[in-house]
Amino acid sequence: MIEIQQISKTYNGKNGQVHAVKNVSLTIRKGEIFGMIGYSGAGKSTLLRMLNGLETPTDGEIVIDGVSISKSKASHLRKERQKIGMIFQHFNLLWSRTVLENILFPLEIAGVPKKQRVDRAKELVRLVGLEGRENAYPSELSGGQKQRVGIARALANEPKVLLCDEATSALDPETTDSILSLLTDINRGLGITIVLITHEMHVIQKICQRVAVMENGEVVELGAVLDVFTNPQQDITKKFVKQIKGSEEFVTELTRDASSNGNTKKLTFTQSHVQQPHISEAVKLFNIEINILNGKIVQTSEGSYGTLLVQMIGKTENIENAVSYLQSQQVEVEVV
Ligand SMILES: Nc1ncnc2c1ncn2[C@@H]1O[C@H](COP(=O)(O)OP(=O)(O)OP(=O)(O)O)[C@@H](O)[C@H]1O
Repeated sequence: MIEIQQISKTYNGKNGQVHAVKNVSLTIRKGEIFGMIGYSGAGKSTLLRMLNGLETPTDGEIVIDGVSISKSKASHLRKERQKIGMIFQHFNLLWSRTVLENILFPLEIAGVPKKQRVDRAKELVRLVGLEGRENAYPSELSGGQKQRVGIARALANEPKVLLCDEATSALDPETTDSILSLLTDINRGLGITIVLITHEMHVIQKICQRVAVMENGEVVELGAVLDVFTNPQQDITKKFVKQIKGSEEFVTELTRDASSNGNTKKLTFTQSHVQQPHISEAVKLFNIEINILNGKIVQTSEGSYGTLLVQMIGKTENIENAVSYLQSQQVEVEVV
């Protein structure tokens, strides 16, 4: 669906050249929700802006649905851009226009006849859950409602791709969740491919199927969200995963206390295994006791995974058998 082929972008800044994006190659699949995460300055916005032709790459090519965005002529690009909607952290609404008028705007630009565009705008108001607020001005709306207008406006011309630039970064956690749910509904219901950039791992965790981690203009890690969460490779990825899993220091402290009694183990569960009662089975089968010292189960759009720090008490042989049993059930067991 989206082919990013050896894309680079270099700016001529005041203090010399800035290599904002360096030789990035990625394929984003049709219908997926793809996340790009990185700290400020990693090059996420530049990459996203190249996807809809707002920036031209210094090198490389971007092909969306078989059409080269990076090499299209201006007139052609304008048409292609209608297939790509975009939403922003600060909404970018027209403040002198009402909700309905904001949504009508891209339809006016696309030359859609009046009756048709009003019908379409009303349908979009319903889709994003803003019925009754059609005549409100942006200044009268909450942050979440403003982003709903942004989403409706971005969907007006029935795009195939929706780009989200830190779309929930200005919102509180509850509103963030409701906007992320709306994006998931749109992805599933309308089959729109979503590409989002963020510096918040819970956004990736909540709705993305795959993630690219960016650092210094490069993609340093790429994979299915569940794989990246359970087995992060790069230091930066480990830091992002920690945002979700909580403080390792706390676990370390608990481990130190517990390990004086021996037999402290870290159990890592992935996907469906989390739901199954492996621990109580191990207790029953091998006549041991298991104390849970610490743990966290995380839900992702692809399934759940989690880690439990446990202390196993019982005869050494029984503990060894219980460990083998857990391993045979695809639970990773690490001695700490
Ligand atoms: N128009 C520009 N001119 C010069 N340098 C730029 C320009 N736009 C971005 N940069 C630089 O390119 C690098 C990447 O910026 P970019 O905005 O893409 O990062 P980001 O990961 O999106 O971070 P943020 O979330 O802070 O925007 C930064 O060093 C930035 O200063």
